[in-house]
Amino acid sequence: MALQIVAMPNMALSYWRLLVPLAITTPLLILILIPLYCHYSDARATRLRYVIVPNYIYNFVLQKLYSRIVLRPLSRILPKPSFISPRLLGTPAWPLKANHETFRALGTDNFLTVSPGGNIFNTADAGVISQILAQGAGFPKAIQIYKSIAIFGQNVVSSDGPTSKYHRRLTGPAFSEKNNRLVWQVALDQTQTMIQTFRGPGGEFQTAQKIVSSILRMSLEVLGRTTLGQVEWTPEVSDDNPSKVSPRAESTKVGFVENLEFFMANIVSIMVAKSGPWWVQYFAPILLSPEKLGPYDLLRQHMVEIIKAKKHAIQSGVAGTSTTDLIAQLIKGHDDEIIGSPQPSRLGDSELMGNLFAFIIAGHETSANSIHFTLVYLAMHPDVQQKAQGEMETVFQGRPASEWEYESSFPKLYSGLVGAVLKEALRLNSPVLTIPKVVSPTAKPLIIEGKGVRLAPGTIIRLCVPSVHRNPKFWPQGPPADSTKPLSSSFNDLDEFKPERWLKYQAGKGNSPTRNGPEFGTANIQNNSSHFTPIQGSYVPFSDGSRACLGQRFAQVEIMAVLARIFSQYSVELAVDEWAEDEGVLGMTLAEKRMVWHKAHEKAKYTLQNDLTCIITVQLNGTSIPLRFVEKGQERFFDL
Ligand code: HEM
Repeated sequence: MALQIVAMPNMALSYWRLLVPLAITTPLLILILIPLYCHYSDARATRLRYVIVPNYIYNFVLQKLYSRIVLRPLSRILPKPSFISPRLLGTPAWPLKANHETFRALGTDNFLTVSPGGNIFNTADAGVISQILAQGAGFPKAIQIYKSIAIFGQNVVSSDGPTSKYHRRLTGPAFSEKNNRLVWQVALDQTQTMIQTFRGPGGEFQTAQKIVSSILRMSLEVLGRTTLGQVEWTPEVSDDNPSKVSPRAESTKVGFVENLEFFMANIVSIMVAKSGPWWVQYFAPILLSPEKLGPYDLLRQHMVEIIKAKKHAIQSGVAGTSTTDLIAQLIKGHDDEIIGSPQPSRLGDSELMGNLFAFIIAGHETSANSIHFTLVYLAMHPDVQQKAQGEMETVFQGRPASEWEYESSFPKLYSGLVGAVLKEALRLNSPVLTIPKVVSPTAKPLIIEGKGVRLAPGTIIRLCVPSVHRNPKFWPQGPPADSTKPLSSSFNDLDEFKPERWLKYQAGKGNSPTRNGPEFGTANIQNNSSHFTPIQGSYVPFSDGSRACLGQRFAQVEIMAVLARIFSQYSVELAVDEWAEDEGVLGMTLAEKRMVWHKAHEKAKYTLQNDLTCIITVQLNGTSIPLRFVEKGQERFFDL
């Protein structure tokens, strides 16, 4: 009896000894090791190279926790990870940090990352990319990754199959040549307005510290006054024309642009809170401050008012339902009363709102960031800037901007050095980091490095844009500017901004032309054949195939107009305020100016290499490269 009394606690103890490890290892096995083993087996079956990484980058919530709890403390104590380390490859933005280096180090342009959450096929191979983009049904858009774009409702960007086809059919006609002409004119005007904001009280130019937010505002105005059908975000100017829609809601007090800025500043929290799993959505309002989530409700309120105002304008006959007016088209797709007959598939309320949001985001951040990087590159390369200015003088012959015709000016600019500048800036800093696709059960095997490879259905594919854009197999290249300090370890100039590479290597020398993206409205614009034509799949800033960017021509026209307006009258320089005062620069010798400019140039180069991030689009990570606009002829650093 006494023995029993002593043995019972011991037995309980040994149960615990068994239970505790079981309780730990069972979920570990079920959630981590078994799926990891299955994914590892799938990866081995492909005979492709693979790297096992600790986490699945497309599990947004776990990814955030992993980067906060594991990566951030680790990166403080461990040395910089190598280009093939699981620590780097477990982060979503690794192609931004590694460019083509990871592929080079692995000795292949195609590899898998294997994790408990799933496998990802990464490619920087033009041949594979073009196979994937050509097989729209076999490799559809990975819409599960776009949940965060659908926080106001399904839309053309976040949907697939018949839904996305319907959304594209409805919204595509808004991107017509008629609209491009308007984009050209509006962008010329808005650029001039933006430039004036960089002047000080005495009219002299000051350093543009927050240039990105000025460009974002300008780009939003261009989008609002063109494709969105005369939405003017700045309300004062719209009173003269009642057909214009100005979203200054009495109820919201904050202007649309300011609200969109708050929204974008808190976008990560908003997206986690609105598109995360149910338990995250449940706890988010408790854990996150109202300042973080408030902009979501305000933006919704604004969009409701924009739609209401447009409906009112249409019903009262002040505005038409022109095919070039995207909001009118969305309303038409939603509302029987306006079109008169029921549509076979109508947009729901949330889809109307979802599309408006998607177009606002897709249509201004991308262009604005491209304009910003293009200006930075031109400021860093005054020689290219001067040549581009010379070309503009030839095109415009001293005529005022009001006489620059879209039909004649745009093709000339786009086919010359100015077009090459944009193409090169998009090659280096494409706003879209990777294009995600998914393997469908009907996908045909891919021919990879000469062999047929069948990827497991459900595998996510990442077309790594910065990597293929720098893949030496597909691009004409020269030696790096400074072979002792090349930007990458590959000893070529593909990390450098050299627009002349588009002009030097003529089309047709062993290169097949790329297919063109948009389905609508680009027929009468000639793609100039004097530019180098990259082989299919090697240059994809706008993607390609059935899900290519709808706003490709819109963006090209807008950016050409912005560059033309700026550089026909002004120059852009790297600001040197950190090292010298304006008065000081005036009294400097050539050698002193060279020294100070070199410092600004080195800092800008460092920032472009190290301080980029991707939050929806590629942008600077909480830092800036200060620029200074100057009247043409007043440049301070062009004679170095
Ligand atoms: C330089 C500027 C731009 C770049 C580099 C760019 C790039 C891209 C890329 C790569 C995609 C495909 C994304 C994916 O499949 O994951 C895309 C899609 C899209 N873009 Fe753009 N874009 C730009 C400007 C614009 C503009 C100005 C608009 C509209 C005004 C626009 C509207 C769209 C839409 C609606 C889609 C979704 C198409 C679909 O899924 O069927 N984009 N863009």
